[in-house]
Amino acid sequence: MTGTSPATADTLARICDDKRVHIVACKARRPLSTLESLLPDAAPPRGFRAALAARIAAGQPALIAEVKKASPSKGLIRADFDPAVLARAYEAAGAACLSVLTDTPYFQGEDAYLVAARAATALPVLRKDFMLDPYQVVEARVLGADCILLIMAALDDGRAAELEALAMNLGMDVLVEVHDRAELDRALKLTSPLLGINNRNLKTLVVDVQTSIDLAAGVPADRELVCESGLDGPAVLERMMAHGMHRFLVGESLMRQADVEAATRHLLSARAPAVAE
Ligand SMILES: O=C(O)c1ccccc1NCC(=O)[C@H](O)[C@H](O)COP(=O)(O)O
Repeated sequence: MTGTSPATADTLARICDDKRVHIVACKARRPLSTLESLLPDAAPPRGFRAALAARIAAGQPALIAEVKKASPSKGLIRADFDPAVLARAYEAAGAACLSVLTDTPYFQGEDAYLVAARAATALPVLRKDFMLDPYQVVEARVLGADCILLIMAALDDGRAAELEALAMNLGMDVLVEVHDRAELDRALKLTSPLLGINNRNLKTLVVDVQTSIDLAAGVPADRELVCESGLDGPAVLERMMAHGMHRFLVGESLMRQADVEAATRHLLSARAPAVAE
């Protein structure tokens, strides 16, 4: 176990309740029809899955590097926070993709951080937020997102399929996230191959990297696994690679380093162990 937090309340449920209120306010300020009229001017999608696949084909770990200022479990993570500077450091160090938190109340994120990080690099960008409504999917594309996150613990099957189809129709990739076997079974009914296993329980905020190892064993070979959360150095990446995981989503451990570029290079020095003959 790499982190704990008091399990006094269901954090994910709280975040989603507040997000629903936020979405109503966004729709009142800028109706969906207005948002849709902006789609033709959105930057063309950069291939998120393809960027990950290219790193793996080159024999490297494929890193989704997260631009994360704060979190519900840890509070403020990085005080000198400049999304463009951080994104450039990640790109220079060899990250395949970026993840940018856009939720404000819980992560001190901003939509503008996604726009700034994407403009500063050539990397594809995941909009890291709690996607509950088609409005947010259209908004993600208007902002320039190349991929969205669907958290199975926050969605019923019908809504997950609806949001996935909309995102794909808009040219984005979809990272479907699970934390347990029941969510994995539901996720496998969706079509996106990109499947994240979050080592963080979003209800209790407890992190345990064993979660990925346990769940990965039951994932069909046609899914592209992403190991998420609690990854704090090359040794843990190598442990995950030994279990067939080569895509990684990492935030806090990199955000806490003064030299983000050097820390990212060090993380990416991880290599898959040689397979015994
Ligand atoms: O990070 C949190 O505390 C958190 C709380 C509630 C919902 C989601 C949360 N984080 C999202 C993520 O899972 C991570 O930002 C991402 O996987 C990177 O994790 P880490 O490397 O541990 O920062």
